[in-house]
Order: sequence, then C-alpha cells, then structure tokens
Amino acid sequence: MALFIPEWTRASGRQLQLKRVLNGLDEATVVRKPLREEDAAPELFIEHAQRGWLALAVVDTPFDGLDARQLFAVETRTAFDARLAAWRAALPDALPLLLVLWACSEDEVSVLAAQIDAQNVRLLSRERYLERGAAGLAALQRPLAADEQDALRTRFFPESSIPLPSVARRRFQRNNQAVLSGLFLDSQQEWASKLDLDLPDEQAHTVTDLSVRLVNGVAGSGKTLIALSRALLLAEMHPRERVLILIHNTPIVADIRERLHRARGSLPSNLEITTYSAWIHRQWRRLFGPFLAMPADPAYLPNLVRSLRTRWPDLKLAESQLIEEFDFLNEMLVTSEAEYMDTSRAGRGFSLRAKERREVWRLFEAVTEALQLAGLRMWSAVACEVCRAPSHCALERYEHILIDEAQFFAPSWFHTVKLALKPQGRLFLCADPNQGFMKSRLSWRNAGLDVAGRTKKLLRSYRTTQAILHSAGTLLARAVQADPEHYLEPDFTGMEEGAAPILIRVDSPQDAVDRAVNEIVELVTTRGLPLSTFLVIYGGDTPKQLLYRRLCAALGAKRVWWLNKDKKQPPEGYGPDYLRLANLETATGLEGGAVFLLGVEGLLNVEEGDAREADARKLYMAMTRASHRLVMLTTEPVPPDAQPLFRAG
Ligand SMILES: Nc1ncnc2c1ncn2[C@@H]1O[C@H](COP(=O)(O)OP(=O)(O)OP(=O)(O)O)[C@@H](O)[C@H]1O
Repeated sequence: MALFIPEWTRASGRQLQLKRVLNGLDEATVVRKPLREEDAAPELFIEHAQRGWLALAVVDTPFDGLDARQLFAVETRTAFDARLAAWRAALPDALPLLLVLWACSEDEVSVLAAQIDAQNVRLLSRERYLERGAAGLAALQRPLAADEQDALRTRFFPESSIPLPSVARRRFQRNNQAVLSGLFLDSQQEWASKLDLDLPDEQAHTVTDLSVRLVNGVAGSGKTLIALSRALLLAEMHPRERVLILIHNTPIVADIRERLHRARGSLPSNLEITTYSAWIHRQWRRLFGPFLAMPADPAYLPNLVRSLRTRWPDLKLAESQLIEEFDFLNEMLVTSEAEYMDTSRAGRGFSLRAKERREVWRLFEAVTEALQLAGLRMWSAVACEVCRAPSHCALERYEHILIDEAQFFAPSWFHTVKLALKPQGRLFLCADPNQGFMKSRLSWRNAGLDVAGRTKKLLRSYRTTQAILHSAGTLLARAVQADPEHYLEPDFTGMEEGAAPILIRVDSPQDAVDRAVNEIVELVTTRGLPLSTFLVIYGGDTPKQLLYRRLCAALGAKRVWWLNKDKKQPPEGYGPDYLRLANLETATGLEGGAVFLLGVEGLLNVEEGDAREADARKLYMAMTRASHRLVMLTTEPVPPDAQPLFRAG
C-alpha cells in the first residue's frame, strides 16, 4: 500500500472513494497532500521512484457549469479555466495533471476534453477513475528531472526540507540510483514528522490520557531533524499554540541553536528549544518562588550522607551508590518504603536485600529532610517537587511538546512534561535505545507512556559509514541483551562502506592529547578541512584543561568551542568556524565529519553486568558521532575480540 503523507485520518465519503484507488498503489509510492491552502496546489501528488510523478485534482463542478457551450456557465467555466491555468503554471511541464471530474459522466468528460487545450492534462470521470484503479494512475506517472523534483517539493512541501545544515556527509542512496539531494527528509522521516497533524475531532475526544508518538531510530537516522522539522511545521501551522522542544543535553541544544541560526536566522516566537534542566528550573520557580537552592559544594551531599548513615552501620554501599539510589527514588517518584519494596530495580547495577532497601529508604528520608531544613534539595528532587506541588496552575502549558533523546529522560521528567501539556496536547518522542535507556532498563510503560502501536522505527543512518556503524554496533552487541525495546539493529543497505575506525595506542593521557592535536593540525593544514568538521570527545582521565589549551594554542584561542565551558554560544558568537570539544557524558546528539575520542579505554575493557551495558551504550553513542573518520586514542590494549574492528593509526 502507498505511503500517505500526512496520513488521511479525517476522510470524507468522497476522499474514501479516492483513497480506495490510491490504496492499491504499491508501497514504493508516496501520496502527498500539500499542507498549505494554495490555489495553485492540486489536491495531491503521487510519487514513485521509477515511474515518476503525477498531480491529481478533483473538480466538483457539474457538467453544466463547465461546458463552454452553455449560456449560463460562463462564470464557472472561466473560474475553472483560471484554476487550470494556475495549476499548470505552477507545475513542471513534464508533470502530468489528472483532473477527476467528480460530478460528470464519461460522455460529458469527452465533451469537455475536446474543449480544453492545456498541455499534459488528463480528464477522467469518477466512474472511470474508480474503474481504472491504481494501475490507471500508475500508467499516468512520468519521471521528472532532479531539479524539477526539488523545485516542486520546495514549492509545495517546503516543510519537508532539511532544517539544519549538516556537518556530516550524506551517506546513502535512494533506490541505489540517484544520490539524495540532501535537501529533503526521506519519505519515512517526512511521514513521521507529519503524524497526527489532523487528529479528527471524535478521536481527540476519546484520547483520554494524552496523544503520544515515539520515533525510535538508530544513531544518525534523522531523529533530531524530524523533531525540528515537526516543531517548525506546528509552530507555523498553529501560530497561537505553543511548541516546546526539550533535549536532555546542554551542548546539543547550543549546537542546534547555532546551526538553526546559520540556516534560518530567528525561530518562530511560539517555538522554544531548551534543555530539560533549564525548563524544569523555570517551572519550579513558577510554582514555588524564586529561590531554588541546591548544594553549591559538590562535597556537601556526600558529606551529609556520610554523617547520617552512621545510624545504619550495616549499610555497606559506597556514598556514590547511595546517592545514585536516591536519584533513582526521586526519578521513579517513589513515595513510601512500601512502594520502594515493590519497585523493580532491574538494571540498577547492584542488588539490595530487603533489609538494605529498608535502610536505604530511611537514610533517603533522613537526607531529604536534612536538605529541606537547610532549604536545599538534590537535583533529582526538582522534578519530583514539581510533580508533588499542591497546585499546578502556575505551570507554563503547551499544545505540543517534543522530546529529543527521550531515552535519557527519567519517569519523573515525563511526568512533569505531561503536567505541562494542555488538554488534548500532543507529546512526540524521539529516542535511540542503543544509546542508553533511562539510566536503567525501564520500559516506556514504566514511565507512564503507552507507545504500543504508536512507534515508528528508523533503521538507516545518514550520518555514518557502514564500517563505523558496524564497529560501534558490534561492540554494543557484545554487552547488551537482545531485547527489541532496548536494542535496534541498523539496516546497512545503501550506506557508504567507508573505512574502519583508526585506533592509536599511546603511553599516557598526555600523549593522547599531543597526538590528537597533531593529527587535527595535520588534517587542517594538509587537507584544508574546516574546523567545524572536527568534534573532539574526551572521557575518563583525559587532562581536559591541557587538551583545551593545546587545541587553542594550535588552532587559535577563539577557534575552539568547548561546549561544556561556553554553554550557550561559541566563544565569539555565531558565525566563525570552530572546532567543537565535548565531554563524553554530554556528547549525545552531536556529530562531526572527523571525530577524535580520548579517554574511553575504560568503556572498552569493562566487567560483566549492568555497568558493562551502560558503558557499551556510551561508547556506541560516542563512536556514532562520526560521519567519516573516527580516531580513537587509547592508553590500554583493546580486548582481542575487539581488535579486528579497528585499523592501526
Ligand atoms: N534524509 C536525509 N538526507 C540527508 N541527510 C540526512 C537525512 N536525514 C538525516 N540526515 C543527516 O544525518 C545526520 C544525522 O541526523 P540527526 O542528527 O537528525 O540524527 P539522529 O537520529 O538525531 O542522531 P543521533 O541520535 O545519533 O544523535 C545529520 O547530519 C543529518 O543532516
């Protein structure tokens, strides 16, 4: 069956008849309806990679109103001629236009056909349209030149153009023929971006909880593009509705804003793109007042835990584990000891016996209370406090909330997001379970989201090469359980082969810094690559200040955008060319033509268990940031089974 973009959810009787025929077209066919009210737009466009294009318009005027010989039809006939001329003028000459004259018999259509001299127009009665069926439509389609297709889509479907300039190269080919122009979303992406645009009224009333959609896609499959494209479209279609995009990571938000600024200048005033953290702080202040205080000293909380835990001397967990568990309790919105005893801790990395759980709960209560007395809270408690506020009237509300990187959102975060949706508001999630999953193996259902039957999977990566994705995927598969909710198998069809990641063995973290900087300088000077091609990701023991200083010394003091330092904007504002530098923990969503990974050896050589899985996902995320060249610098030998996945540097 053909792919309808957008889906036809609200079809009238006439449209149902029209659709019955369209349904018979094969699945390589796309049936698009223009979203904008425009006189020169026919009702729909049919596209097929081989057969080409066909425009279709339905004309309701009866024969009496169209027949040029009829005395009283002058006005309606003139209007019809003007419309036809407008359609033809807007369409490429080579694109056939089919007019279905819904209210005319076949004989009447023959009379009218003789009166019309427009080029490349075919008239059919409703009866003939239904009779000829999908095969009749297919026979009318004609190929268009690439520039004509681009012009057509730019005019009638501008919302499907790619909203961000890419810093990575495009990787796969459409039908193994023409290389994608890179101007537009592919049909699956476009379909996802236009889901539920016209939820019918009856359905809207039956949506009891909320309307949610999930796009689950492998790294580089265009999830961020889809979210942006949809948000821009919604903001334009509904200028009085508020649209919010939330992303977990600060650097990717800054990066997107910079790229959007380059591509479009300003954003629509009803669209906001922000980090969850900035957003929830704002919501908290709206509910509780201006003073949202958290411990300023990073040692405050561990010290507090250390002093209070003496009441439970049998508790053997490290302070860091206890704090992690408190975060879990906050994120799961656990309200009582009994509830905690019933909560699944699957994937938590360490087990707890019932007695330990009880003690952890009591310590958690004691810590929370002590913080409260000091007017403080843990970061993870902010969302919780918003959820538990006596009234939510002061919250900002939105008609549409879109979440990118939803795999990193905790249940309490989703809860706050739902509270901020207006009645009948829509939630749109993009996630890659391969890159992590809510810090533990939770399901969407655990997070209070029913995505069954409302999930779209994207398995092809535009960003990276087969070789890089294969290496990253194989390392990940060593560690994760084959659970479809938490692992997506990429589809390599049509992707550029590329070369395996480069592995460089060095003696120390300082050597890794020197070598990476030298390699980058070499590529910049010998190949003339712009700095924006490069993304340097550091983890673990990398001396980050040294890395930053060396990069600045080699490339220019203001040419390095350290995303964890200059959090909002590049050092000299938007415009100049920058190399980007990011901490491993906050590199999600970013991309680079050439990516250098330092300090990730700890992720390769990990023990069995849940920590191994979390680390493997992190490494997968970091490796798949690269579109073309991936260089990994390590101070330790790579495990023998992983060696064939790399080439020596
Ligand atoms: N249809 C397309 N045509 C050309 N390039 C595309 C297309 N879709 C995505 N891309 C490019 O692929 C890269 C990855 O896209 P994007 O960042 O949206 O993917 P993602 O799924 O969010 O990735 P990740 O989850 O790994 O961060 C970008 O450079 C984007 O411009």
